[in-house]
Amino acid sequence: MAMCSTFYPRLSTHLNCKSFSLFPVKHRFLVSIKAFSSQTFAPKADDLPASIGFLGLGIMGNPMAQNLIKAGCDVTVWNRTKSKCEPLISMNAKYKSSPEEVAASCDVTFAMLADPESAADVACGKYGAAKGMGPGKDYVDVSTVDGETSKLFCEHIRATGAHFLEAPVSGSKKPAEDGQLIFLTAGDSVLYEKAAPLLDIMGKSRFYLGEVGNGAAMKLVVNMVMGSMMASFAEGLVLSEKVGLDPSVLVEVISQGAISAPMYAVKGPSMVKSSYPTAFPLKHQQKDLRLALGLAESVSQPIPIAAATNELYKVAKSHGLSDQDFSAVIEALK
Ligand SMILES: NC(=O)C1=CN([C@@H]2O[C@H](COP(=O)(O)OP(=O)(O)OC[C@H]3O[C@@H](n4cnc5c(N)ncnc54)[C@H](OP(=O)(O)O)[C@@H]3O)[C@@H](O)[C@H]2O)C=CC1
Ligand SMILES: O=CCCC(=O)O
Repeated sequence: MAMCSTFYPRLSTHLNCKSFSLFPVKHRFLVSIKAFSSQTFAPKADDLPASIGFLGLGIMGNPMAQNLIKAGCDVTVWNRTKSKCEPLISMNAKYKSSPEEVAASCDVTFAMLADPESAADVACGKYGAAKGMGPGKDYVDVSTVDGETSKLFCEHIRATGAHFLEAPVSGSKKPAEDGQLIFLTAGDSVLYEKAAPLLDIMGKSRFYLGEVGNGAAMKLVVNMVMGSMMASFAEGLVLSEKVGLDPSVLVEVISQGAISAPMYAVKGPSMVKSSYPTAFPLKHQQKDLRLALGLAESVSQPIPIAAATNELYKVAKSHGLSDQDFSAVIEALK
């Protein structure tokens, strides 16, 4: 499909229609791309829900919520560490002191949490969003979790009479800042349509993949591939240097050939300098590999490359690199 680049966020797509199904696959899906959408971007105020909640203001949640505010949305925020709400409050966001209160005061609530455990606590815990949900309300979880966890959220949220959409994102810090994320959604199709104007503020394309669990699975497969690509690239850089080559030249050679990838072009130069400014924390990449291994286990699919890659990220974590960018995995090889 050659369409969505995380690292070249403004790369245009080759698709020329708004919404269609592709080749026959087990699950038919829809894709909608901002650049070709019949709706003009910058949605009209009437298209937007009256009030939007945002839970989890880390590397991703913060710029995503900022983009909603910049687009004129009425946003209410919560984050475990309150200080991360300050930039949003200074942009006129409202603040509530629990996920429950945010959900109770908003039409639609987005959640962008670190992992299945934190996302579960925020959605279904003691002061979790589900406590504030009810008929007419919507919950959109954009965190990267496994499908089973997502199904659990769905049950909890639906039990209150509210609607649930799973919508993890491809794309990192810069695409989040630029409103160029790729949403991998599944769940309530009416909510998908209703949330579309908001997803289009934060992203450049959105896929609707059917039943809850499919968005999570797609996200985990993508990140499994990405984690292995990065580990293999790191091995190449280290080996090239060991045999007396200039790793910067390797980056250039790769950039001109069939295995070129925006990720290598963006991360390579800083990896050569042993610098890993965090866009995607290494601990989250290892979490995604762990969850992808669970997904593969559930269908007895061997994924030996991902299994070995996961071990390497675990070594990197044991060297204290959890909060560095995932490209710091190269340090585990040195
Ligand atoms: N960074 C990236 O490039 C991308 C990340 N993702 C995924 O998005 C999600 C968020 O990533 P990112 O923003 O980078 O991560 P961060 O680590 O920057 O942010 C994590 C967020 O989760 C909150 N959190 C963590 N533990 C708890 C807890 N026990 N209870 C309540 N809140 C908690 C943090 O709160 P606090 O501030 O208090 O720590 C913070 O708001 C992850 O699932 C990640 O895999 C998806 C695409 C790209
Ligand atoms: O989950 C993180 C993905 C990062 C990216 O797509 O660049």
